[in-house]
Amino acid sequence: MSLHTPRKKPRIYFDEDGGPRRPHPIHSSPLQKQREQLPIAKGREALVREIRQNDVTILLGETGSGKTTQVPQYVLEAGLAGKGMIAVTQPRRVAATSLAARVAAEQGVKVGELVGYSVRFDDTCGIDTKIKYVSDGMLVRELLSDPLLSRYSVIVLDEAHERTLRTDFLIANLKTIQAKRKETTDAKGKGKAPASGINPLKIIVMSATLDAEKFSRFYNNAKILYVKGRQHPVKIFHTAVGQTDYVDSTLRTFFQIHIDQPPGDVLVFLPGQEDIESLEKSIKTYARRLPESCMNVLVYPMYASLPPSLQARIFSATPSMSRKCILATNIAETSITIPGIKFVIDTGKCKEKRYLSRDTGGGFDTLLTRDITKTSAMQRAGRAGREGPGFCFRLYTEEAFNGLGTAAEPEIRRCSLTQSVLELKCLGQDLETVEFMDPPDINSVVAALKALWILGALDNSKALTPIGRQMASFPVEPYLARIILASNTHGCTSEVIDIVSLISSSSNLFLDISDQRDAIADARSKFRHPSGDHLTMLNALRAYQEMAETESKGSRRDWCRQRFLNERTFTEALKIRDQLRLTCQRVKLDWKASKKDSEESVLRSFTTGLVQNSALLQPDGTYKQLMGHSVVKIHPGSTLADKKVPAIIFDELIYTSHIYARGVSSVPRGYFSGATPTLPNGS
Ligand SMILES: Nc1ncnc2c1ncn2[C@@H]1O[C@H](COP(=O)(O)OP(=O)(O)OP(=O)(O)O)[C@@H](O)[C@H]1O
Repeated sequence: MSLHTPRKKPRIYFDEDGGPRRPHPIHSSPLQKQREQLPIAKGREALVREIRQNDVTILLGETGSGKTTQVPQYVLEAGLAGKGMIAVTQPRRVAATSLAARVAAEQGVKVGELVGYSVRFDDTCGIDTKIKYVSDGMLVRELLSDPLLSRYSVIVLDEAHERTLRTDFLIANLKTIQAKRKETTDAKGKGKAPASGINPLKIIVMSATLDAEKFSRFYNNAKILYVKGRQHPVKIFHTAVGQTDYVDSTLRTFFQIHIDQPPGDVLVFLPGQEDIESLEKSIKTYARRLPESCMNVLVYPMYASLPPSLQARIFSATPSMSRKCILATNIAETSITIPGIKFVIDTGKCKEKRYLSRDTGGGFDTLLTRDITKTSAMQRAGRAGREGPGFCFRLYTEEAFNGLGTAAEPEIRRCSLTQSVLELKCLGQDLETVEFMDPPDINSVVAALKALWILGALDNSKALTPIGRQMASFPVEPYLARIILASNTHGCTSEVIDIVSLISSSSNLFLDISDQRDAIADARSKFRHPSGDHLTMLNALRAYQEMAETESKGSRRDWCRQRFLNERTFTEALKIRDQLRLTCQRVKLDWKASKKDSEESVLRSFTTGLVQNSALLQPDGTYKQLMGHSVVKIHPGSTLADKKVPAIIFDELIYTSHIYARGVSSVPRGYFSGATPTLPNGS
């Protein structure tokens, strides 16, 4: 297909939708004035009064009305938090970090002082912090060491409509924590907060798109409040006819905006990384062909596995005579304000994670592209119109919008529950007995119990073992925590922590470019380990650290580029390693334990954690799961691709054209014996 400018492509026509049209002036006044002009500011007094009077408040308000940034400040400024802290949970780390920056600026402080954030492997909060934006996962972790969350007086569950597994976990636990703290208070002070001890807890649930009645019922008919109005109008357009190729339609719509519309940045919602990368290339190619009189186009990708430092680029100011085009997954759908965004293009698609259980031939997460829900469509449109009037171009018809489902199925109904079961066990609870808003599927609960039992975290009577408790201390997935604990027995914790840190980074260390695989194999031959990817990773890290001791920043980058390695993975992994070493110290594990000839010890440690992620070579040359029914292939990007070895262990299975094992090592079959516990007869 020859390339031609999008101008020559047929235009896409959009129907204008109803919706608020009221023009609103853009204010360039200081932050305080902006605060006062937010729709929520008009209701401030009433809001504070209601929060003061109620244990639980459900707050609904349009996107951009000021809930996330203002409510915590109102609570603080009205003294409702007393001596305690205010936690504001966010389903995504990028939201927690960017909101803390904004609210700190509004308070005139630095992040980490009065206002801070805490996300996995990055905690900025200090002794003065009163407002803490925290990822829902981090608050769950805090629960493990402080089961009454005693340092918080107010917990705000923001974007509760997303119904992530962690948010549902918190929704359920906060209800019991609140009741327990009330009991303590009543007992000590007959209804009044005691001078010392734990204060009562206030819960605020917030969203723009929430089934408020359902939340209210769950929290014993909690009060529902509505914030009226939005700051700036967003004009919504739907395509006149349905689109078959959303990537191509996005390309054309972007250039229609770029050529026809005044300055203003564009935020595009796409389902996943592959589409983002292909569109990034096309937009850059077409942009080069535009006349010089056109503005520059700056394209920024935005997806979960992009390192945080690259994600942060989307918040940078757009230079003059340029237009920022952010290509994002639903990671940018809720909570955040990206300065400069005037136009949103919504493809109407997203990827949904769903766990396919071992019993049905899976044992892995699938990521399938599907239509978004009405809730998502509204959140996406809400990313425009935050600093001035905005526009949202939906690449689907109004009829298609009307046919969308209302809200996505909660994660608790579709994701692996292994980590949650472990966390609940640490709190002395069972998933089967906790009162969730939507109970999990019993098969998923059984699968999680089984996985934990195999890892040795639970005993034959489903009780938490000392190993299980230690596993929960590590801020990594249970199987990785198990590998670290096993390394203690094998005396190679130092090596294992290095590898686990690399696996836990947000991006893959090994860049995989399908048409350059020979060149890649050649470039990596110096540190390639015959046993496979885990020890190759370790060799790569050691080589990198040795080189980095003497080389400049530029040379380090070149060194990584020549070897098709992701330098950011190294830098991130080194930070994660520090955290894991600290955790080891806390649970009295010697992280310095190291072996000169560590191959067998490392692989035995990994086998202990990965026994459920293993496959045996079959006579026909395929690999079949040891625990499960699937036939898997070694991923072409692996150092073991095309190799036939008797048995493999792997970090994950991914499903594309086949079921591929990624992060693979070859191990002797004998390593599996004794790696699993045995059930007593009849269990
Ligand atoms: N980083 C920022 N830069 C510029 N303006 C911002 C920023 N963060 C917030 N704002 C302003 O504050 C307004 C309110 O933001 P806030 O996140 O509190 O709204 P919200 O009601 O929680 O929205 P949502 O439901 O979409 O999360 C935004 O519409 C925008 O005008």
